[in-house]
Amino acid sequence: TLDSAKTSSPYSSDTCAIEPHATVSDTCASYATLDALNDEVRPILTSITQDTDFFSYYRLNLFNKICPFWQDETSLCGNIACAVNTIDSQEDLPPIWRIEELGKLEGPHAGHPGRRQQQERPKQKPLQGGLGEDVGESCVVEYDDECDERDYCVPEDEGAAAKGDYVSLVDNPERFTGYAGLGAHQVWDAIYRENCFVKPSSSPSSQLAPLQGLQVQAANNFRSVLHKELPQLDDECLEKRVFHRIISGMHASISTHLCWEYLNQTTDEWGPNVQCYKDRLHKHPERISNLYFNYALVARAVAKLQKHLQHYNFCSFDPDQDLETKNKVLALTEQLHNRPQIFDEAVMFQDEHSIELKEDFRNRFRNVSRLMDCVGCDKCRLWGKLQVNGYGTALKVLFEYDETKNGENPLLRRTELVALVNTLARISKSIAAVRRFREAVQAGNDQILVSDSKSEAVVEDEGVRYYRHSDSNLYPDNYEPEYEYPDNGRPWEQREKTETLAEEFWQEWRIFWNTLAWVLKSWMAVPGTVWDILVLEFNRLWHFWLGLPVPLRTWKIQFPEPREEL
Ligand SMILES: Cc1cc2nc3c(=O)[nH]c(=O)nc-3n(C[C@H](O)[C@H](O)[C@H](O)COP(=O)(O)OP(=O)(O)OC[C@H]3O[C@@H](n4cnc5c(N)ncnc54)[C@H](O)[C@@H]3O)c2cc1C
Repeated sequence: TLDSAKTSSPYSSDTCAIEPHATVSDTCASYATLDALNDEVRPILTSITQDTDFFSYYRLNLFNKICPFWQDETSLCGNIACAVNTIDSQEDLPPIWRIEELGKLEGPHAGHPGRRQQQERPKQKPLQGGLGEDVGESCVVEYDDECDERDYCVPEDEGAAAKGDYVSLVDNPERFTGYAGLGAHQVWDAIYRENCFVKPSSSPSSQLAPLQGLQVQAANNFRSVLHKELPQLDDECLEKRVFHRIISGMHASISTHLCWEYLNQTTDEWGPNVQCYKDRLHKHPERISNLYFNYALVARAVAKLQKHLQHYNFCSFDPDQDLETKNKVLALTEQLHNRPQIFDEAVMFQDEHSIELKEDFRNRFRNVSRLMDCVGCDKCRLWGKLQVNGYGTALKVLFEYDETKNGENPLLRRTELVALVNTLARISKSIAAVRRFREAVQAGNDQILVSDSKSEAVVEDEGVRYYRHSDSNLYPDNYEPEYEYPDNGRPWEQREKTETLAEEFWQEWRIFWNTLAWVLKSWMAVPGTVWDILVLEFNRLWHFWLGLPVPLRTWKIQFPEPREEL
C-alpha cells in the first residue's frame, strides 16, 4: 500500500534529485539556493523557536482524543506492547524501559484555563506559574480558538470538552523514540493510501474492529471524502502530486530527525546514525527532493506573512517580550521575503474545477490531521500533530491570503503560527542534517562526530558574531546545541568535558537509585522464580522416574553486571 503510493509518485525515477544545481521540481529554486537560504535563516529560526516563550510552547489535545478510524489495541503503542512482552524476561528489562520512556512527554504541562478561571485569574498569570515561574504566560495562552471553514486542519479542540494542554517543545525534542512496527506502519499506510487521491478498493478501517459513536461519524466523513467523484483528478494532476510530496517530505523530515538523534541502545549513546540515513533517505532521493520541496513551500508561506505579522500581538501583557519576539519574527520574514520567489502557489488550483479540487484537498488534509490521534507514542503524536498543523497553516496562507493586504486577511491563531514556524524550523534542521549525512556518505564515513566547539567568527551582523558550527551552518555567538538529552546518557558532544561536582553527585545518585530499584524488584521476583524452578525440577524428576527423555534445564544462575545493566 505504501509501495503503491511510492510507485505512483512521479519522482521515483528522479535520479538527480539531489544534484545541487538542479531545480527542485515544482518549485522555483535549486537545492543549492535552498541550502544557502537555509544557512542564512537558520540562526534566527533557531533563536525564535528555542528562546521565545511564544514559539516554544504549544497547546494541543494530546491525551483526550481517540483514534477515529480504527480500534486496534496493537496500534495504540508499539512500545507498550514490547514492554508487556518482555517484562517477564528480566534480561531485557532496562533497555525496554528506556524505549518506553523515550516516547513520553517531558517537562511541565499546564491545562488550558476554563472560562471561569479565565475571569478569576490575572491576565498576566492565566496558568498560575504552571509552566515555571519565568515563563511569560501572556505570550503562551491563547483565548481565541475558534476556526473557520478555510482551515486545512481539524482544530485542536474539536469535539472535546477539554481545551488541551500547553507543552514545551524545547523539553520534548523530536528524535528517536523507538516507536515502530505495526502501529506506526498502519498510520503511515493510512496517510498515504487514503489520502492520495486514489480510489480505494477497501479501506483499512473496514478490516478492523467495529467503531462506536463519534468514531462512526468521523469514519463516515472520512469515507465520503474518499468516495467522492472527482473527474478532473488524474495521476499527473499537480495538486495530487503536491499533496503526496507534502506527506512524503514530512515523513522524510521525521526520519531525518530520528536518524540524526538516534539512540544506540547497546552503547547508550545518542548521535547520528549514518546507516539509518542511508536506508531511509539516501537510497530514496525522491524523499530528499520532497523534503526540499516542503522547505520551499513552508518558507514561502512564512515570507507571505511579512505584512500580516507587523501588527501581530505576541505577548499581550509583556511589552518587552512582545517587542523582542516581534523583532525576531520580522527579521525572519524579511530575510525570506527579500529574495527571488522560491515557490509559486499561483499555478495551483487554476482550472475550471479548482473550487471542488481545493475543497477536496482541504478535506484530505483534515483526515491526515485526524489520523494523528492514531499515533501511539506521545512525543511522536505531539510533533506529528504540530507538523500537520504547520503544513495546513502553510496551505491556508498560500491559498487564502493576499500578501499585499494587511487587515483583510483572517488573523492566524496562535497555535497555527507556532506550528507553522516550528515546522519550518524542523525542515530547516532536517536539511542541515541531510547535508552532513550526505557529506559523510560521499566521504565513505560511517560515523559523524558532532561537537559544539566553535572555530573563528565568520560574520558579524549588528553586533552579533556568527560562527561556522561543526554542522557547517552559521550560528550566533550565544548558540547552544538545540537539544537536551535524557538523564540516563550525557550528550555525546559533551562527553569529553569535565563534570561538575553536582553532576557527578546526581550521576552517582542515579546509579544508586537504579541499583536499589533493581535489587528490590529482583527480591520481589524471588518467590515466583523459586516456584518456577521447583515446578521445572519436579517435572524433570517425574520424566526421569517414568523413564522418559528428561527435558533440558531452562534456568541457570547468572551473576549480574550491575553497571552495564543499569
Ligand atoms: C506521525 C508519526 C510520527 C512519528 N514520529 C516519530 C519520532 O518522532 N521518532 C521516532 O523514532 N519515530 C517516529 N515515528 C515512527 C517512524 O516514522 C517509523 O514509522 C519507524 O521508525 C519505523 O520505520 P520503518 O523503517 O519501519 O519505516 P517507516 O518510516 O515506518 O515507513 C514505512 C514505509 O513507508 C515508506 N516510506 C518511508 N519513508 C517515506 C517517504 N519519505 N516518502 C514516501 N514513502 C516513505 C516505505 O515504503 C517504508 O517501508 C513516527 C510515526 C508517525 C506515523
